[in-house]
Amino acid sequence: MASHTAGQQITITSKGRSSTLTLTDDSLRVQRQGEEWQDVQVPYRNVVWSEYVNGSLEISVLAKRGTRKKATKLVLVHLVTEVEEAQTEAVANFINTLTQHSYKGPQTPRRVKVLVNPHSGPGKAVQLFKQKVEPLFRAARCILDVTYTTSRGHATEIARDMSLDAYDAVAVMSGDGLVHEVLNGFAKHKDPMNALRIPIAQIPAGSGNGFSLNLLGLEEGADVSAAALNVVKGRPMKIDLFSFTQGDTRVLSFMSQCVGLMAELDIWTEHLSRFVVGYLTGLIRRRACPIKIQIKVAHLDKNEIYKTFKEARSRALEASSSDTIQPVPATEHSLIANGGSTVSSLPPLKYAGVDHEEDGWISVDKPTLFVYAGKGPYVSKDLMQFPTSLPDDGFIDVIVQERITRKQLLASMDGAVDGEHYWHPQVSVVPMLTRILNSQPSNAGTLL
Ligand SMILES: Nc1ncnc2c1ncn2[C@@H]1O[C@H](COP(=O)(O)OP(=O)(O)OP(=O)(O)O)[C@@H](O)[C@H]1O
Repeated sequence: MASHTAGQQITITSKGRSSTLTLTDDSLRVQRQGEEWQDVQVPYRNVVWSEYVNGSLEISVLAKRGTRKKATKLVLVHLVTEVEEAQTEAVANFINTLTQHSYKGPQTPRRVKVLVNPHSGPGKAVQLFKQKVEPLFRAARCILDVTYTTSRGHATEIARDMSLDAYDAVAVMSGDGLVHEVLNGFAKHKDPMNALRIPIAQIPAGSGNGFSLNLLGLEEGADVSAAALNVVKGRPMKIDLFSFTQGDTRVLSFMSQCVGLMAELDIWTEHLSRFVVGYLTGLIRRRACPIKIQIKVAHLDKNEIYKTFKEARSRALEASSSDTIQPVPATEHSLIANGGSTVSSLPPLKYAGVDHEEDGWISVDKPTLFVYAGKGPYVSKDLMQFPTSLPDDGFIDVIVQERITRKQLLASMDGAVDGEHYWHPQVSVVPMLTRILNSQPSNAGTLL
């Protein structure tokens, strides 16, 4: 039975129970009688789907239960109610307006290739996928193609052979290792540059999940439901990749590369606090790594770098709230003619194999504890190693850590959890171009 429709509010009564739906400036509120979720209010971004068909109104939202810290995980809630004939038009109009707010345009279900690594991190990926992620994808009417990876390299093969027209996104339910595999699979694709244009989103199931933290922040980046919502509604963004060779093998990397102490730290502390234990052990050993490196610094002034970062961040926030989704522009230089059709190839390594100083390149020949290069602020939740890193400025933020005293080393990482170490006088986390000319055989690189 219709009771009233007042602008952005509608009340529907069905089987003696009423539901009132309200559109506020930035959220949808649903108040219902006799239901478990009696009063739900979510930002429009968290409206997964809304639809009115065959006399039934269906809205799926991601809502938070309670306000206590432990109770703030997002939960998928379905709001379903029958609508009587007399209200048909009012409900259809309401849903139309809601869709405009929540999707900023038509609701278009995405075609998603999903890769789930059953063995990533604590081993809960399959369970979480079935309980939280798949229901959300289904609610958003996504067209799914799910593969549970069976071995190391499986995701690389799938990405290498992927049909590029078949998917709008690849969702990687795993840690950073599987994202790395997908990227390197795309690099081996017969049309690599176009393969690399397919958006990749991580759903955090690994131990570090740095990529997800960098995309969505500390809270949402650790929440599988928020990350799944990003697959459903996120906007594609460009991220720089870097590339190097190991022997004859060319590798793409998307987050961080390290030689020396930090590389060992990752091995030692795989299942502990990734950072603290390993760093302290390395600090006691203070072993210099044999490395020959040349760098070309882009910016040195920390205040300037920070200002550039803040400006880029506010531009990105503004763009993300705008109504249009900008397509990722074609990378023209990578396109080559091939028998009448156009395919792409990876661009050649730009700074490979040069071993002399020229055009601003300088050699670092002091004993070096580690070289740590990265894209994106977080390496893991307890280490914001590159706090002013920008996703697509064409540079890698690099720390070349000389062999200073243990006391200085300890001080230089003070505040690294939230990036405060950036301001320490001993620390220079600066954007630069880097070429590692050689290092120990175990982690030899030719170029970043
Ligand atoms: N079925 C499988 N059995 C064994 N290894 C697998 C399987 N599927 C994928 N892998 C491998 O597991 C590796 C590690 O996985 P992943 O990075 O996802 O988790 P993690 O190491 O726990 O997370 P993080 O990298 O965030 O710390 C991947 O590089 C991949 O090659």
